[in-house]
Amino acid sequence: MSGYNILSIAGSDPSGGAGIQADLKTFSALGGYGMTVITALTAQSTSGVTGVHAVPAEFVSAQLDTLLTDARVDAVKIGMLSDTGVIGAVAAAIDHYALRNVVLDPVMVAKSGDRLLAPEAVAGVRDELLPRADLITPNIPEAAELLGADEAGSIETMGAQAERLLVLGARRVLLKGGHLGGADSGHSTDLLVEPDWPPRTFTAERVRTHNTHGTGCTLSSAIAALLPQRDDVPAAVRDAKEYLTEALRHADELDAGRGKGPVHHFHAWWGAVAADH
Ligand SMILES: Nc1ncnc2c1ncn2[C@@H]1O[C@H](COP(=O)(O)OP(=O)(O)O)[C@@H](O)[C@H]1O
Ligand SMILES: Cc1ncc(COP(=O)(O)OP(=O)(O)O)c(N)n1
Repeated sequence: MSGYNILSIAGSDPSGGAGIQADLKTFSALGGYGMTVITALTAQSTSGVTGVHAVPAEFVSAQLDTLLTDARVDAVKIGMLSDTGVIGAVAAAIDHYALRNVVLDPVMVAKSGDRLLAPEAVAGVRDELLPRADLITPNIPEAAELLGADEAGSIETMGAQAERLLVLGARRVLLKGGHLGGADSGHSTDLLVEPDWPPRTFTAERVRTHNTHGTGCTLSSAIAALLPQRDDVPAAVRDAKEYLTEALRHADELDAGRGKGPVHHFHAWWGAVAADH
C-alpha cells in the first residue's frame, strides 16, 4: 500500500479553475489520490457564475456513506457547501467516520462576486463545521462574515480576527491575506494562528496576474494533500503556498476564458521541488 487518499467535499466548476476540478488537479500534482463528494453544480466560467444547483443533503450523505464505508481517507478538504442541510450532512460524517486532517475552506462568495453559500447558512458553517475542522482557511471577507465584523485592513487586524475565530472554537486558523491592499502590496501574506503558538506569517511575492480564479481552492486542497505527507500543519501550509505561488506564476500561460483565468497546476515543477523536502 502506498500513497494517500484525499477527499474533496465541494462544488463543481465547469471552467476547471475552482471547486472539485481545482482540488483534483492539486491532489494529483502533489502525489495524492483524489476522491470527491459533490455538494453543488455551478454554471460557471472565468467570467462569473450564472447558476447554482445544490445537491440535496440526503444525496450528499449517500455519497459520503457509500465512499467512507469502503475507502480509507487520509485527509479532507471541504469547500462550497450551499446550504444548512448539506452542512449538517458533512458535520455528521466527520463525527461518524472520525475523519482526520480536515481542512475547511469556508467558501461564501466567488471572486466574480457571486454568492456560493446562502447568507442564512453562515451560522451553520461557524457552529457546525468550524469546531470540527483541524484547520480553517478563510479569506478576509469570510473571516469578517463569520465574526459579524468589518473586513480586516491590516496584518494586525487579521491577527486579532484569527484569535477571535479560535475563541469561537476553531482549532487552527490560516487567515489568507490575498484581499489585503496597502503598503505591502508587493507581497501576499497569510497568517497561521493556533493555540499555544505565536502567530506565524507565510509571505510570498505577489504575482502580477489577472488570473487568480481558484487560488483559495488550490491553497486549501494543497494543504489537505500535504498534511498526511508532512504530518505538521505549518510545514504543509508553507509547501502549499509555495505550490500555489508557482501555479500563479504560470497562470498567464493558459487560455481558459475571457474573465479571471485559473492558476496553472504545473506538475513538472512540483516533481523537482518535492524531492527536496
Ligand atoms: N497575486 C497573488 N500573488 C501571490 N499570491 C496570491 C495572489 N493573490 C492571492 N494570493 C494567495 O492566494 C491564496 C488565496 O488568496 P485569497 O485571495 O486571500 O483567498 P480566496 O482565493 O479564497 O479569495 C492566499 O495564500 C493568498 O496569499
Ligand atoms: C464550485 C466553486 N467552489 C469554490 C469557488 C471559490 O473558489 P476560490 O478558490 O475562492 O476562487 P474564486 O472563485 O474566488 O476565484 C468557486 N468559484 N466555485
